[in-house]
Amino acid sequence: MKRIQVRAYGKINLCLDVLRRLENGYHEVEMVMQQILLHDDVDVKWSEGTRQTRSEADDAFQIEVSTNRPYLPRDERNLAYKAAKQMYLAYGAERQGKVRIDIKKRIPVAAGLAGGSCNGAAVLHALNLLWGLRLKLPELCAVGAELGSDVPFSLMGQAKANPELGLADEPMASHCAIARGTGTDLEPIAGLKSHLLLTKPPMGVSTAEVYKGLELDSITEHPNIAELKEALAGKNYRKIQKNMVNVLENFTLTRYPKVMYTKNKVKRLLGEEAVLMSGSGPTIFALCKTREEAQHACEQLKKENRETFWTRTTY
Ligand SMILES: C[C@](O)(CO)[C@H](O)COP(=O)(O)OP(=O)(O)OC[C@H]1O[C@@H](n2ccc(N)nc2=O)[C@H](O)[C@@H]1O
Ligand SMILES: Nc1ncnc2c1ncn2[C@@H]1O[C@H](COP(=O)(O)OP(=O)(O)OP(=O)(O)O)[C@@H](O)[C@H]1O
Repeated sequence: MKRIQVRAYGKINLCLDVLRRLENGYHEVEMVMQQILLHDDVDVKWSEGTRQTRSEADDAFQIEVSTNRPYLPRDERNLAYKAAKQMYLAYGAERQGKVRIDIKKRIPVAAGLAGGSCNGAAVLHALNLLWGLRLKLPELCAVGAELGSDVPFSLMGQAKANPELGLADEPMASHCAIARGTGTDLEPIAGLKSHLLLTKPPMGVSTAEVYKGLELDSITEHPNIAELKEALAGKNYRKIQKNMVNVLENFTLTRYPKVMYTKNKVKRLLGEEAVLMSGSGPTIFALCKTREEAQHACEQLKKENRETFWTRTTY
């Protein structure tokens, strides 16, 4: 039996713009994704099986998933399961044996923090290593893009932050990226060094519902991605904050008043500028100047939202 543990980090979107609706129902986006230290632990074991007869071949490759969240599916609906299946189909033909995946979750579920995507990405990295495939990031990202729009970014961030994967020096490995297309065309850029407060109101939000419900014509404020990229490289916090715009707020904050309430509450605690919803929500994050500031706000907000965390970006 071979085994590896991958730290599956979450992400925040420092900005998110939707450019247009595509014919397949997806949306062309332009956004900056930043990896955060809050992570799940994904433990992957591979037990090689013995050669079976042709009639037994259907059962010759098995996947088992467990998590510490009893309400999460453990079958093919789990992104970690899907990732193992996808890797088997792409690169595992003829392999016989069992993939056992144990996930210790800390990242809130359906929160806009790529909690599922990063579990899927971790399994792709793990099997790449356990099967000795030696795939580079672009090849892994091609498999990841089939699983979900946030998976390729999770792969590049994990490559940087899990040096034992042996991919940290690849050009695509990065804690931060501009994502274009449907979110899978990635350009590594200089990231943000900041303490963070994260707070998730007690509901899950469906990404599909948010994109579908967004009225593109009524959006008035857009981020300037080029300016944000420059500001990140120059550590110009004023310009970073100015471009912290997420157009998906137009839907989620109106549809879910509790998310609007939470955003306003965080602003009152930590100031107007550096507060934003991540992804399709409902998690609200704020940049904090110090760890103490993030910790203090966390204590206050935990009374209202149980899933409140202080953390920082990875860098
Ligand atoms: C909101 C973000 O998390 C920001 O990083 C991503 O854009 C969404 O990433 P994700 O949850 O991995 O998304 P997927 O699992 O690929 O898609 C979920 C659903 O979101 C919608 N979707 C997603 C990405 C995209 N560019 N346009 C879309 O319209 C589609 O309806 C899709 O069925
Ligand atoms: N391993 C997993 N961890 C968390 N959720 C999972 C997992 N596998 C499947 N899911 C399902 O995926 C759905 C979305 O959860 P997830 O945590 O990925 O959302 P999210 O943080 O909004 O992700 P994103 O930011 O990529 O849109 C949930 O309904 C959950 O049941």
